[in-house]
Amino acid sequence: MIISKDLFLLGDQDYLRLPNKDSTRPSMIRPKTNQRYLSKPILGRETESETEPCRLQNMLYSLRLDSTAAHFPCLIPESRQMPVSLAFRGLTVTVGGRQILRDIDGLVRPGQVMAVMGPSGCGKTTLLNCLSGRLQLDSGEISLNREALCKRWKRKICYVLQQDIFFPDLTLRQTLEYTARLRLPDTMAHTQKMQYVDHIIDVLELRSCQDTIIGDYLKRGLSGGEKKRANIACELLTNPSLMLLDEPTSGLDSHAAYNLMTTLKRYAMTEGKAVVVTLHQPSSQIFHLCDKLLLLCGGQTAYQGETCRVVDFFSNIGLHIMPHYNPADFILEQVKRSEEVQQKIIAAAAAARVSKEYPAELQEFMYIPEKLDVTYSPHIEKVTNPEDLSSLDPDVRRLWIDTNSHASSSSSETSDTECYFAWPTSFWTQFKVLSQRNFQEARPRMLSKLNWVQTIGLGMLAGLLWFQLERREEALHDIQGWMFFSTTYWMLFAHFGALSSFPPERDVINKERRSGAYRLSAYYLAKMAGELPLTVTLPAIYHLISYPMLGFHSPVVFFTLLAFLLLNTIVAQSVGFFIGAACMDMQLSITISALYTLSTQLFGGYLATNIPAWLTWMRYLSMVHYAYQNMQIIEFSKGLPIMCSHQSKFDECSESAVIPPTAILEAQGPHMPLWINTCVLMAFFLVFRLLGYFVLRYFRTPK
Ligand SMILES: Nc1ncnc2c1ncn2[C@@H]1O[C@H](COP(=O)(O)OP(=O)(O)OP(=O)(O)O)[C@@H](O)[C@H]1O
Repeated sequence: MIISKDLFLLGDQDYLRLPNKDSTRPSMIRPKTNQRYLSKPILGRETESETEPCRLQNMLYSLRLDSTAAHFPCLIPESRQMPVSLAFRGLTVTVGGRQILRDIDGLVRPGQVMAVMGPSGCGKTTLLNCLSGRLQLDSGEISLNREALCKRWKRKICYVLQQDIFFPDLTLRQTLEYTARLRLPDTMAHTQKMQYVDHIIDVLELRSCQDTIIGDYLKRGLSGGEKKRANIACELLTNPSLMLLDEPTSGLDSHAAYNLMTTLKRYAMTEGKAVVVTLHQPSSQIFHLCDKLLLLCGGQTAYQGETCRVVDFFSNIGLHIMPHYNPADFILEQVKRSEEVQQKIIAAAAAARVSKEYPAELQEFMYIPEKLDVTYSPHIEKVTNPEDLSSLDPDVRRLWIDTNSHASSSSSETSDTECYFAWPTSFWTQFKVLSQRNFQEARPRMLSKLNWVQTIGLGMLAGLLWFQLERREEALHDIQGWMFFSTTYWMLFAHFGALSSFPPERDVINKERRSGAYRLSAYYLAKMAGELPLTVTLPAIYHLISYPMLGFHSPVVFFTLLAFLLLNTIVAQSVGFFIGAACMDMQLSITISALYTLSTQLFGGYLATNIPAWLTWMRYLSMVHYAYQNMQIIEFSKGLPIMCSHQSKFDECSESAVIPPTAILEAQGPHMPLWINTCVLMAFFLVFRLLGYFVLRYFRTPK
């Protein structure tokens, strides 16, 4: 019955070509180096006996996949990962005081795809979170090639989340190139990395949209299906050994979903990857692409084993499928039936665990002490000198690098209790790539057309309002007004810009940090460096327009005023970044920012000069206060003097025709010399930047 159903489902002449007579598996147009992934399991025994229907089904699907194998060449050898067997046993997890998973087992070998299915809320995503190491287990064991899941292994796992998290302004190609440069090892040349990007673009059939921006709800970019494939492409770039995908087909039409799953299946087979996907309601074609099935029911196992045997499993407990019915729909309907039926299925699944056919790896769960399967690569221990590597088989060379990178990182502070890992790239590479990416990503946002119009318009307006002010006491308040307005405007602009841009960026950073792509310190420094030219461009343009209109005195005054305007802007950005990083709630961060920036203005020295004595300390918290004071010191001491009026309010005017700069400052209350103000501004910058870093490092660690 299963055979005829499969033939019915396939319905394509290609499938009906007969397989190679003397092969138990079909003859595949597979790269030679990968042949062993399928022909010889790396670890463990093939304990599950293949039934005749399963074997025929596998052959038919393999043939279907082989018809497109020509599009799927071998990966660049230097980046190849070792094949991995994933086994988990007795996983029990409690979240928020509720037991979500109870005693879950599973086994996926290299080249296999496991589907995790079950009704909504049964714990599929929770299971993937456990397998990726993001969720603490109450009990149970997870092993990869019989080693316990540790930080080093987590590096070889990719987890494709349901949400597609990207920088919306980068094109797909830019996104992939940056990912490759960040996550592929420094040992690979740049051209190889780009070759690899091309390869992945072809694998996921994304060439036609490679120059389209990712987009978001405001800007049209990639379609939903393309975004989904882009998400997978980014993860494939790291060439993981194990792929976990949470509902990769949701939101796709049936054709796109099938294409995607075919691609994954082909990838798993040709590259020897283990793939685990959660699926909601797959078509029968997609269902049969999966080698393994884990069916969950209320957090418990309803079936675990080969996909092609699930119908027999249900038949054996008296639940029979109708002819030509989609088995995926059938099994989902069964696990949603009455409590009694559910218990019957769970009991049958529990009974299967003690049967002879149950995989030995799951019956006796033992970790092996070695870090690598040395039988896989017998030459591995013979190599002691990195220069000898060139003479080796690419697979052996990669494994040597792999072993040694683990060994060399053994003194790393990032060590786990049992295993160690090294960053894929050096600090310098991370800094360089992240600075470029930050610049490219932030440029459309920070230097948008609207921001240019706003800056030029405001510069002109301020220039016209305070046009060619006379250097007389009557115009003193206006000159100060221009300075105060300029410092506060750019403070608000930079502060709220940083505040609003960080939360969406945080999602991308968290995703990348979770996968161990780079050091937080490299990201943090790169963010400062990459955004610096963008942060200072608009205030500089504003100053260039408005200050000469006000009255240009000397280049020294012009550039010194600009320097303090920019310093104040960068400080404000640091404060905005710190608040954005510290507050998860946008409303809260806006409220705190509004309170801080408005009080900064009130105590800046222009709006209120007679501050009550018990509140005077507040002015020392105002960054504007220091920048505004410095601008006055420069403008009034280095620029043309300010002439006294006939009825001057300054006592000094009884003896002099010009107002001394110190008298102007003293009229506004206590003041400090230029160098102290500058040091305080620098201290503001450093303190808030460091605080931002510590918040991200210790309080906003991605789970
Ligand atoms: N942090 C949490 N606190 C409390 N309950 C949680 C938490 N996370 C998940 N759950 C609960 O755990 C159960 C399983 O959630 P999970 O997201 O794993 O289900 P799922 O099978 O992936 O669902 P869907 O198919 O709808 O995505 C749900 O009932 C959910 O409400």
